Amino acid sequence: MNAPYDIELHNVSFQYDQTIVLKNISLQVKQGDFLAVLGPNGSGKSTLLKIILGLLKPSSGNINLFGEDSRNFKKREWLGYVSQKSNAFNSGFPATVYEVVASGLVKKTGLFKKYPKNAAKSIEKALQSVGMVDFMNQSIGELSGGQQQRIFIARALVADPKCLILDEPTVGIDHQHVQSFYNMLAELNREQHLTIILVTHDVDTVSSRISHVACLNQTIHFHGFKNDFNQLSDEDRQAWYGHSVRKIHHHAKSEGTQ
Ligand SMILES: Nc1ncnc2c1ncn2[C@@H]1O[C@H](COP(=O)(O)OP(=O)(O)OP(=O)(O)O)[C@@H](O)[C@H]1O
Repeated sequence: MNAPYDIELHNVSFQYDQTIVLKNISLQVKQGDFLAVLGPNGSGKSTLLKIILGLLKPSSGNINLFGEDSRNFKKREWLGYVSQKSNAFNSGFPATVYEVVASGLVKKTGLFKKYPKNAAKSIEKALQSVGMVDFMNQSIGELSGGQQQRIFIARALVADPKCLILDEPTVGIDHQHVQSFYNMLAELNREQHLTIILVTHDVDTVSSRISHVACLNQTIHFHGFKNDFNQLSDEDRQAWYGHSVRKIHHHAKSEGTQ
């Protein structure tokens, strides 16, 4: 049976000690959605991702993953995660690209188990998906921030996730490579039907690739189709954030493909 949603949150709240970070969050993500989560610094975006991933437990509320209560959900490898600043390896770090991607197989096989027979093929396929197959034997630390970020996506892909969760993946990527990075994500979403949840501040750049927007600032202020987000008044957006949030412009489609 097909699960109706990949991810479903009902009235989820979360607090660190006395500080309320998330309040009554309800959110659904369908298979194949490409959701951008927007919000000012400290609005709870990373916390929300960690709750979906099961890294933090909600103070109240329910989470369903692929139609199952998250407390009973075993297939954690279905959720691929690239955390903030995962691309901060220095040049001396002693691991090759191949080894870093291979480490993603642990999620599927468990620690200290043998890699599956087709491991080399899976690693190559994952590197192909992110356009990095030629870098297989290079040291991870020699790559640029953007290239490292692609390798971390390959590391998530090698476990065959159904949903990829990315926390500000373009931090540390130089401007000219941000476009091609988002093109790669759009291709994964379109061609491999991978659901993508992306926390980002690059509203304009990412606009032509996403299907949905969620605006978060402790609570969800908007969740819906990108086009409906664009219909909202400037005042509405400003009121939620305390500062202006740009509209998503469609001209981003015609920007370079670098
Ligand atoms: N381990 C922690 N202990 C206590 N408070 C925390 C902890 N981690 C985060 N917070 C607080 O929770 C709130 C939400 O943090 P979170 O990192 O989820 O926000 P964010 O929207 O991802 O921010 P940014 O855009 O800066 O990454 C912030 O006020 C932060 O200070």
